[in-house]
Amino acid sequence: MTPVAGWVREPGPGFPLFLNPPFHMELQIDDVSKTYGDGTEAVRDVSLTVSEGLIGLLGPNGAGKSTLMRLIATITTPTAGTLRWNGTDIVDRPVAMRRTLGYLPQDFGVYPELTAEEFLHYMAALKGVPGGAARPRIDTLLETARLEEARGRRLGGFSGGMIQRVGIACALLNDPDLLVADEPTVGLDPEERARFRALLTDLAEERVVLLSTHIVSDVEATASRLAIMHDGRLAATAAPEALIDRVRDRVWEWVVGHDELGRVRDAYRVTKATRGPGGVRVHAVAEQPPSAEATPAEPTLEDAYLSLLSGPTSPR
Ligand SMILES: Nc1ncnc2c1ncn2[C@@H]1O[C@H](COP(=O)(O)OP(=O)(O)OP(=O)(O)O)[C@@H](O)[C@H]1O
Repeated sequence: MTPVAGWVREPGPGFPLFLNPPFHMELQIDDVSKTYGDGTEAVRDVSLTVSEGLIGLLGPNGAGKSTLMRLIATITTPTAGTLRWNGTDIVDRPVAMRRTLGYLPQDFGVYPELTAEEFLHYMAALKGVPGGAARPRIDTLLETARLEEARGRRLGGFSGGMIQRVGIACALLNDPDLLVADEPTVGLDPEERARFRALLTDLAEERVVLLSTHIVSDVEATASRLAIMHDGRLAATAAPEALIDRVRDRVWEWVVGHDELGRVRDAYRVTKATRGPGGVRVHAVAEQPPSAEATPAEPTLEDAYLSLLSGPTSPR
């Protein structure tokens, strides 16, 4: 399901032949806001177009990521703005989105008494996947999610990472064009996190994947594009490299005394502090060299992200 822009034109004698219908996958979010009944403005005036690859929705807790994902998944409606899937308004016609959506919610739960295989069959039945098609599909998905060996075990004994992989298999039952995963790496150990990232990267070769997280390392090597959310708004949308370029020449490293670290953290946007025998090596973003000993350092996505969240660069 590689996106193809527009018509494919076959040259030939006589009239040109148009072979393929227009085919694309595009989620278009225009000026969307969501205010909850209690007055909380969770999403404010967000515009974003998502059309290919793995898109990382990065933001701190409470930034509005889950709300935006619930809007996309059509389980809540916006108070303003429009969301369209391939041109169809998904608020007016949610079925168009639901048919082609795979959604792994933050609070994905399973029935602990069922085995992985039984659970997927149960969910396939709920999703209306015909019985004959369900078996081979579930076999493939157990393999995709690397759960073949655990297929006959009860979910109650699964690790957090395995449960999340069951969640992804479940979200893929209808072979979605858009896969939305809301903070799926929360609570996973580093190995499971890396495994999960690799799975999502593979899946993004054939469909659009939208992954929300508050952890920069989840998306720095996997996402082709990042949307940074803060306080309900989109603070930036860009490729990770472009975001890093924004802080180039504003990242410094220098060594401070152990007792100075608190003051330095208050004054500068410190993204890394490594303790050593001679003091603490500080890595920070600042408009000007923070000290005579400071040397320019290679910027990271973490630098760019924290810089975006905390406004103008220091001294603060
Ligand atoms: N149903 C609700 N009613 C009222 N306020 C809500 C509701 N759901 C979320 N909120 C509030 O909306 C804001 C955004 O929450 P949301 O869950 O969308 O953010 P998030 O970026 O996903 O954060 P988290 O990772 O903590 O879930 C927060 O202030 C949250 O408390």
